[in-house]
Amino acid sequence: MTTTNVILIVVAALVVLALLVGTGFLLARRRRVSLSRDEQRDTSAGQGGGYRTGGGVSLSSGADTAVTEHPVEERTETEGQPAVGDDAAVPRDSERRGIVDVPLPTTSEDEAATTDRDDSSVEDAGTAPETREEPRQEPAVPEQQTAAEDSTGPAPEIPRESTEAGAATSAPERSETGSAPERAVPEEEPESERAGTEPIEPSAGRLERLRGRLSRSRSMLGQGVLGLLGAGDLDEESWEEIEDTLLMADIGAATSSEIIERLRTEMAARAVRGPEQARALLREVLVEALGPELPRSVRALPHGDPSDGGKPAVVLVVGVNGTGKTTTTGKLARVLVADGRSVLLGAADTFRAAAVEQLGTWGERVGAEVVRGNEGADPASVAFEAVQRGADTGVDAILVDTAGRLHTKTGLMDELGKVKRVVEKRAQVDEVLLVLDATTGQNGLAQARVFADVVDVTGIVLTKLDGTAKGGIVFQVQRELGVPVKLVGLGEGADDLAPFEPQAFVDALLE
Ligand SMILES: Nc1nc2c(ncn2[C@@H]2O[C@H](COP(=O)(O)OP(=O)(O)OP(=O)(O)O)[C@@H](O)[C@H]2O)c(=O)[nH]1
Repeated sequence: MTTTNVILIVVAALVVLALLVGTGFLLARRRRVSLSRDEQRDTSAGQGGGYRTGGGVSLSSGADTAVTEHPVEERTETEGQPAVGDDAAVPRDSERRGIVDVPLPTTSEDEAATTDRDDSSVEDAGTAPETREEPRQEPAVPEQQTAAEDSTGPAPEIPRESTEAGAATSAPERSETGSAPERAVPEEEPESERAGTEPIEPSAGRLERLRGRLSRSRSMLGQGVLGLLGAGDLDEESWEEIEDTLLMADIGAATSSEIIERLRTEMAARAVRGPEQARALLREVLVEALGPELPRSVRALPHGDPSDGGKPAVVLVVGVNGTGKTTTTGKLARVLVADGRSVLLGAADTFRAAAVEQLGTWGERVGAEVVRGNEGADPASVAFEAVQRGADTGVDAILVDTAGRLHTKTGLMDELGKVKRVVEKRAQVDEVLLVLDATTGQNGLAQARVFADVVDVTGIVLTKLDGTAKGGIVFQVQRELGVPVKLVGLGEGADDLAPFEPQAFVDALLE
């Protein structure tokens, strides 16, 4: 072999080697897991109607998002569940704390009003207003107004004077029953200034910031399962223990079995060894069980520009009394106002004077007008009036706090169904948020089923997750109803409402 041939062979070998190294380098770069926060967010954007992990409460317009389908056939545990006519929930009429740990801007007028209301005890409330005993009628006026509107265009604007008079109403029929809604308009300051007086925490990253509030669920669910899983060499008894732990955290039998099956299969297939690998697998399986692809944006944005003929978004907040409906309505109003939106609140929970008063305070705090009914007023009438008023004044969103003080499912059907029906005569209902108290466990789930039968629930707000070790209810409630948990309540503070993010939630459980 000549020297030239040797040189040519060496050069060719070097060229091949250089090509191999170059290709290897490119492949390695492509496969590397990106830890950049922005890139991760981009991946999740586009899923779930614009919902972005860590991106705050995602808001969307009802027009943009398809209505959630409720895969009722996927319900797994239907035996022994409430049916029509059964009790919806144990009435919780006992006295509870209101908003106690939040500094509220009070005026002497407020104090006088509160004292007046406090003076009328629960017993008084039950007997005093005559109108409470009267059978409630479908409000005739809304129907007439709607019919008139259909033929002659928009309804005449409600005179401002009647608003300022407080108790006045444009509906004579309702005046007769004494149950006419009144509107509380914060007049002294412009809205923007009022809203500006109290800073609102950005909703972005709230779940991460409030993750400490999930400590009880973390000890039970996260640490409990991780401790067993990370130990390795799991026998049947260990798997049973894991399943028991999942059940105790209220994950539900069907979801628990599925999670165990996935874990067993994947642990064997991937030859998982050691606590870190076990944690990564558990995270993956739990996140998957939470349906990260479900649409979680709250449909509270208007249809077009309300100041230019667009329509406000209408959100109904439903749930059994005491679950945190009013608080959630107020917290959500803050989220919207922080997003630069104008809000009107409808206090259709007319069964408890304090609830109306409570929503009035939330309204004042964010500079939102509140349409309210006297105690015992027809909730449907108040809700209609709120929607009417919101449309007339061109707000971006109308949030209606409904009544849940109904003891039987039949009553609930009548009352809540009527509220929705009446509202729909005036506007499209974009979002029906069902508020559930996470501490009530299975009872909460039974309530959820009842409500889902009455109205098309489009999202769940799980409150008081800060006070329970049973955070697993999130899994169960989504699975049973086929409706996504959109928001979670993590405390009594005004901004303790966080967007529900499966990844951040599971991370908080496993940290
Ligand atoms: N710890 C905790 N408490 C909450 C949360 N959400 C609401 N609460 C409290 O639960 C109690 C009841 O809340 P409300 O908003 O009055 O409940 P509601 O469903 O409107 O009740 P009614 O007006 O009787 O129908 C209040 O003391 C709230 O401060 C939460 O996420 N965590």
